[in-house]
Amino acid sequence: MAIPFPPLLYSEKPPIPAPLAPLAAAAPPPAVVAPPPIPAPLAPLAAAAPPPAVVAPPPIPAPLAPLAAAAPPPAVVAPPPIPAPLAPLAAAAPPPAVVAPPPAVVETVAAPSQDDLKRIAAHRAVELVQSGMVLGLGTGSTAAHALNRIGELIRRGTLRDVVGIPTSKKTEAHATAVGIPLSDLHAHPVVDLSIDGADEVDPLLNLVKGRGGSLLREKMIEGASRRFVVIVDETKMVPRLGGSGLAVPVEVIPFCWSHTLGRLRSLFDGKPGFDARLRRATTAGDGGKDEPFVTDNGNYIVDLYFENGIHGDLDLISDKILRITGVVEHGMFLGMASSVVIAGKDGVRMEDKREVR
Ligand SMILES: O=C[C@H](O)[C@H](O)[C@H](O)COP(=O)(O)O
Repeated sequence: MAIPFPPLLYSEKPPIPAPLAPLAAAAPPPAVVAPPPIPAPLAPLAAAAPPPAVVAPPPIPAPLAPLAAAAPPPAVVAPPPIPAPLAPLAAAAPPPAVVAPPPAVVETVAAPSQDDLKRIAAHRAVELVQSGMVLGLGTGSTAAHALNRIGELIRRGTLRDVVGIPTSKKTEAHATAVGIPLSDLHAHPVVDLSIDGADEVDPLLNLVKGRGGSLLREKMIEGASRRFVVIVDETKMVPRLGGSGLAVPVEVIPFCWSHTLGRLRSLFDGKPGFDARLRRATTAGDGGKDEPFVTDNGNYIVDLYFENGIHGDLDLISDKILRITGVVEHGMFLGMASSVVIAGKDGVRMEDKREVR
């Protein structure tokens, strides 16, 4: 059932309820925990990021400065480093002390915009984050709200010892900017919780993802997650995948891409309204040239379009696409989502995966 948000709505710092006030007064000031040592594969990133051994929190970018100024001065607690051989064990261990985040209540939203709804869904999902967790950090405009909220809770000291695994270079930069310590699947092969947006969600919680081009890393990290929570505004709900008429992306290697495109096209030959096109993008510099869109992995994207969605057995169609040599991955995420948080004009609700797909 949907939980209506107006007129209750949100306050960035909800008042501490009276029974908790003495506790709050006695509680130590929020601590900021230095991020864990960055594993070797991330060393190049570490060079760009704030030095991990430094006990002070990472520098707050200009747009976040007012937030940081409002936050209490952080006390600094450096956790004992986890010896390398124990890192996988640490990943599997239950999360340490849990500090419940404050209620995810935001500002008053009289007539919520689509972006308000994305933020409301994101904040609801971040309520599931607990200290000590390994997090999969999604990509896109909805996931960006989750990153901001996680960063805010870390700065307040409400969340401690979390590490995030970013699903794109953009998310890596964003997470660094808001102070989320980063890791990867080498150091943390099991992810406790991933939170990410989606382009489409069908009634069985199958997804289309990758209209931002990040499907491959998203599928790797979200597929390694104990729990994968999808956050959407209600416009993303469709009766069947491909039903929005927008792209169902397929990542392909650049070598002979038009041959791969032709083979993808032949899979859906004769389907009325079907089309397949190489995704193109206008480059920022150099007079804005129109070129193939290149993913974080150096690949291209072929977008598939279906007039009335994808009909047939999705698992079978997925297999057929993946069997084409030259295809790296596609953007249908079948049976992967544990839950979807849907924010709409009437409120926010969470749906859990049903066992039968
Ligand atoms: O590649 C992009 C990702 O799959 C995004 O999660 C997806 O496109 C949804 O993005 P947004 O939240 O911006 O609609």
